Order: sequence, then structure tokens, then C-alpha cells
Amino acid sequence: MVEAVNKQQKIDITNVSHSYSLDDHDLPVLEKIDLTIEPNEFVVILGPSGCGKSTLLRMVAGLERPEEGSITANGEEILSADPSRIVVFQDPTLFPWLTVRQNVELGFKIQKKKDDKAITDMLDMIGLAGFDNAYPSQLSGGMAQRVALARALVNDPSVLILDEPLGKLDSLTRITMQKELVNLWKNKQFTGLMVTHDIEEALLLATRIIVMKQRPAHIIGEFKLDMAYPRHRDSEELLKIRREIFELLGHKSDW
Ligand SMILES: Nc1ncnc2c1ncn2[C@@H]1O[C@H](COP(=O)(O)OP(=O)(O)OP(=O)(O)O)[C@@H](O)[C@H]1O
Repeated sequence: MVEAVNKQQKIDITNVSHSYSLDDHDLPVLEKIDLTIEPNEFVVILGPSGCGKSTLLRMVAGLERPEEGSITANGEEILSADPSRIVVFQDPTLFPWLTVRQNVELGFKIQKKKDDKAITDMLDMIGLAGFDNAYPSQLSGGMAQRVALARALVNDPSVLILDEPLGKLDSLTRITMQKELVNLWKNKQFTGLMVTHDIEEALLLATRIIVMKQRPAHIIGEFKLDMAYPRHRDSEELLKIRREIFELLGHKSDW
């Protein structure tokens, strides 16, 4: 097993505001976001489309800097991307000319310490044993996203940043992948930071749900979920939180 890059990271987002320039005006996107993510939490951010969730994730990943405020990992400002914090996007972005194994190997190439056994174990864990030599064009959408997850996880990142990773999958594959994500999180012990539009997905996965509203995006609610996994989507506890989130977002839960 490859040593973790930095197994425990506490992420502090402090007073973060950000705007983009759009044509001749400023578009405020984030306003005074304060959020602390403790090691090994699985935090899911929910909010309306376009409110700024991905912008916030990109900042935690070090792909963008906030205009105001700071984001730190264990007290150190995040200034650039780092292999200890890896992002998985909605599109798996695999290289079509490389096999499954070669795509997963790229995870190691960031750090130059390839480990064949770790790749085999990872492919096994993620349900792709026997597909080492398949090319992306020979995979289903769910399988391709599993490869992207395997590529992210072979490095044992401290923080796995998931930007709508299951958004393009059909609902049945999505349910399977939700269970797999929970199992991976338990096994690999990373801190999860995920964005989704799907309230049910957030309820099934998160240890904490953050609800944002636009515009500019600000945090309007937070729910701690102490229930064990696997969770039952029809449990009273989850249904209650679901209703509260719908109301917070200005909807009735029956529509
Ligand atoms: N590079 C950019 N330049 C200008 N505007 C941008 C840029 N990136 C994002 N935006 C704008 O910032 C706002 C927030 O975008 P962002 O992608 O963070 O939202 P989101 O909540 O993740 O959306 P969705 O849920 O639809 O993916 C949007 O209005 C978007 O148009």
C-alpha cells in the first residue's frame, strides 16, 4: 500500500468572497463563506444550479484563488493544486488511447511512484477486475467514472473533491455508485467534499450537508447526519431532513 500523501487535513474556508468579470460588470458569486471541514468528514454541498458550488470546490482544490478571504489546509494557505487534494469531475476525462490500467497509472505519475499491486487492488475494490486492458470506448458511463475514481484514489489523497461525479449516470447505476462511494470512503479514509444537485444522494452519503443559496452564494443551512450506513432512503430521520432542506430552498417536498 502506498503511503498517504498527508492523511489528515483540516480545511478552513474563512470569509471567502469572489466575483467574476462578465462583459462590463462584476458578477458576485460567493459571499462571506465560512466553513470548516474536519478530517474524515464527508461534506456534501447542495444548492441551486449556478450558485457557485463548483467555484468553491475549485478553490479548495487550489485551481483558483479567492478574491477575498482564505482557504487553508492544516493552517497553510492553499495556493495551488496538490496531489493530496484530488478532484473528480462529472466527466471522467479518461485518455481514450490508454487502457483502464494505464489511465489509473496516471494517478501515480503525478508522484512518480507507480505501484502495480495498488492498481490491481484498486481496480478490484472498484469492481473493475478483469478490465485492465479495456479502452475507455469499451466501458459504460458508470465503469468510466469508476476508472476516474480509481485514478484519483491510488494516490491515497487526503481530500477527495467530487464535483457532481455521478451526475451523468442513469439512476440505477447512480444508486450502485453511491454505495461504492461510501465503501471507498470507509476503506480509504479520505475526507470527502462533494457537490450534488440530488438531495437524496446528499442524504445517503453525507456526514454533513451544507445548503447554499444564490446570488451571491452564501450558506443558509447545515445538517449533521449521524446515522450509520447503509442508510434507508425512507427512514423517518432522512425524510425529516429532506423536508427541511426542501423548505430551506423554497420548495414543498411534494414537488
Ligand atoms: N471562469 C468564469 N468566468 C466568469 N463567470 C464564471 C466563471 N466560472 C463560473 N462563472 C459563473 O459563476 C457562477 C457560479 O458558477 P459555478 O459553476 O461555480 O456554479 P455551480 O453552483 O457549481 O453550478 P452548477 O450546479 O450548475 O454546476 C455562474 O453564474 C457562472 O456563470
